[in-house]
Amino acid sequence: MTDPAAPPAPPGRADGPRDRPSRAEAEAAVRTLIRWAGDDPGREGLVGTPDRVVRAYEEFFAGYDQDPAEILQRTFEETDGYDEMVLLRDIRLESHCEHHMVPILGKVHVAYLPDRRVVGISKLARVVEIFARRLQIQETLTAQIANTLDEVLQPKGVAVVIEAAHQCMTTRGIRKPGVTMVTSRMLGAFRTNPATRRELMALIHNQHAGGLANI
Ligand SMILES: Nc1nc2c(ncn2[C@@H]2O[C@H](COP(=O)(O)OP(=O)(O)OP(=O)(O)O)[C@@H](O)[C@H]2O)c(=O)[nH]1
Ligand SMILES: [Zn+2]
Repeated sequence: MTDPAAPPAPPGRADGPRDRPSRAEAEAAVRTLIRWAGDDPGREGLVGTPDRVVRAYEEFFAGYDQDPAEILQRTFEETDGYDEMVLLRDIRLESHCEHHMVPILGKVHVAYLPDRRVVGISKLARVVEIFARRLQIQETLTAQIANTLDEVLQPKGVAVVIEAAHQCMTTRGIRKPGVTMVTSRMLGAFRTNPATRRELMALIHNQHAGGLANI
């Protein structure tokens, strides 16, 4: 039961901000932005736009309503001694920057060193998706994915590497197309063992395996 006197939950929590406006208020805000841009929200081509934008926002920001820790609850015991790195490479990243609310597009690489328990690989991509579907900066996104995997799976190590282009830098402002930002968070053996970290980087950048992408 929610305490009505409690302060609003901080953004980024699974239960999301509690003072969320109504759908009608969100649509009115879009109409205001259309007028701000210099157009008429009443003209035929724009009449349905506030509804479309709000539905698009429901997709872009669906991550506020989802709990990444819950996604990782189902794990499997690996009984034959697999104790090498598991790497999920080239997970498509679609997020939005918290400063300009425009797309951040790129790739996420997630690796962990299992400690007897393994997790379904789709769950790694689901955790990426939940944090990406919130307003983000890349550093926070990288850390949140790594910290969640570390806390819930308690593996011997976790690594998250993100390479992404920020449309706030490519389509506006300084306008530098082609620039990408690279961030990483290394925990456990990935942080303490340089050989493990080198192996990860070699696997991420192994071009031969990249040819499998269309299988
Ligand atoms: N560190 C970091 N910076 C980001 C990220 N996404 C966007 N930014 C930057 O956030 C900064 C916001 O700077 P401000 O000066 O407040 O905003 P602005 O006036 O629109 O700045 P310009 O983008 O330089 O035009 C910009 O430098 C962006 O490039 C991110 O994921 N991480
Ligand atoms: Zn931005």
